[in-house]
Amino acid sequence: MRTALVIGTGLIGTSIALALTGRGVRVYLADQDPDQPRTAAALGAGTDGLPEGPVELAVVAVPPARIAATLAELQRRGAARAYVDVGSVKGGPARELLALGGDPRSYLGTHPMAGKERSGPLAASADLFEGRPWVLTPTPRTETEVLNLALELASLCRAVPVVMDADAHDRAVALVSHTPQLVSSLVAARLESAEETAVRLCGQGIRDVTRIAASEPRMWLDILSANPGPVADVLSEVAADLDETVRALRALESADEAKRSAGAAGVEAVLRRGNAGRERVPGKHGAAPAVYESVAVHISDRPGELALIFADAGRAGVNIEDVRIEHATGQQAGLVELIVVPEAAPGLIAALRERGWSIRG
Ligand SMILES: NC(=O)c1ccc[n+]([C@@H]2O[C@H](COP(=O)([O-])OP(=O)(O)OC[C@H]3O[C@@H](n4cnc5c(N)ncnc54)[C@H](O)[C@@H]3O)[C@@H](O)[C@H]2O)c1
Ligand SMILES: O=C(O)C(=O)C[C@]1(C(=O)O)C=C[C@@H](O)C=C1
Repeated sequence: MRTALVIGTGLIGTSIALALTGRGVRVYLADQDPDQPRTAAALGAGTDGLPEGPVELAVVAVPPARIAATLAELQRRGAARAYVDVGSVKGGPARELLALGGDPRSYLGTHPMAGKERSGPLAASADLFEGRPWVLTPTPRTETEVLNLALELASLCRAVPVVMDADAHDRAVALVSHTPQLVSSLVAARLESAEETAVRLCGQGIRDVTRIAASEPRMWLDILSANPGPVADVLSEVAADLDETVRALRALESADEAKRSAGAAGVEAVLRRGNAGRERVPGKHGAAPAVYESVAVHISDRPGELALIFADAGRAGVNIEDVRIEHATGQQAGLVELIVVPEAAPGLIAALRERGWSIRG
């Protein structure tokens, strides 16, 4: 990739621009607030202002409610060969873009799973995405070149591409990002009118749990407004657990020995379930499992070919951890290596063969 345009030069846009500029890409910076790209340019993220002609990749890093309109406008102007956004919610903005008459072939919805509780270009860093998952949500209409540019973007930012269906992504982030944000805010909100004598005692535990409660409310209202159903589903499960935990604690106050021991069992159960859940949180992506398997599929150089493979892998219920693409120069064919956990490989091979793909080896 030689040229890129970043629209929305806040925390995420500027971090992407810094990474791309650092790897030799010529990056142009734009934002509705002229101070932001000026600051980003001063940090070394690229050139403040629009390019004269189309760039290879336009990266839209504006709040979720503004994504579809910004993309549609860029596409209408022919600003780039390919367009991606990096918003925290994927299903709604993609549907909105279609409703606005946008072109689904040159667009790919993406989401880097890294961020901070701070906003704006001054919080940005070039290494923000290193080793972190970067979700790509291609559809059968996504052109191969567009997908390749998005893969190159993730790779230039040293992130690990993960291919998912947009709505499945939204359900997943409701669990691992959006509900945790609300729970952190709810815990921190208890401190708002707490006695100073209590607040003075804050230790590392509450600091860990409430770091993200410092996040920008307008941005999060935007994110939650774009994914309310899945977040409400997870939060109502948390609410049921909370009710049960309150009951267990009340039982612990009882004079009755049997009730106290039932209460202790209830409290212990929730703490143990917490241990089990916490154990499943990976370190930086790629730390576990240590070994992956590669499934190599022959592809022809037709538009949408890669997206079709990803869709077929998705239908087989297989999570693609990484992708490598080899294109033989001058040939109309190539090889795509899908990197998956070892248990998933046999099922993936069978499902792809059934759908007519040719597998190497
Ligand atoms: N903050 C995170 O942790 C995080 C992580 C991954 C993805 N995201 C997503 O990245 C996107 C940007 O988030 P951020 O944290 O960088 O926010 P930010 O507030 O730091 O930056 C957003 C920028 O977009 C600009 N903007 C708003 N509307 C615009 C428009 N219509 N046209 C041009 N510029 C516009 C704002 O002026 C601001 O500079 C959001 O979609 C968010 O969901 C955020
Ligand atoms: O680390 C943080 O501060 C974040 O909140 C980052 C985080 C997350 O939940 O992990 C927040 C929202 C984004 O869409 C992606 C990443």
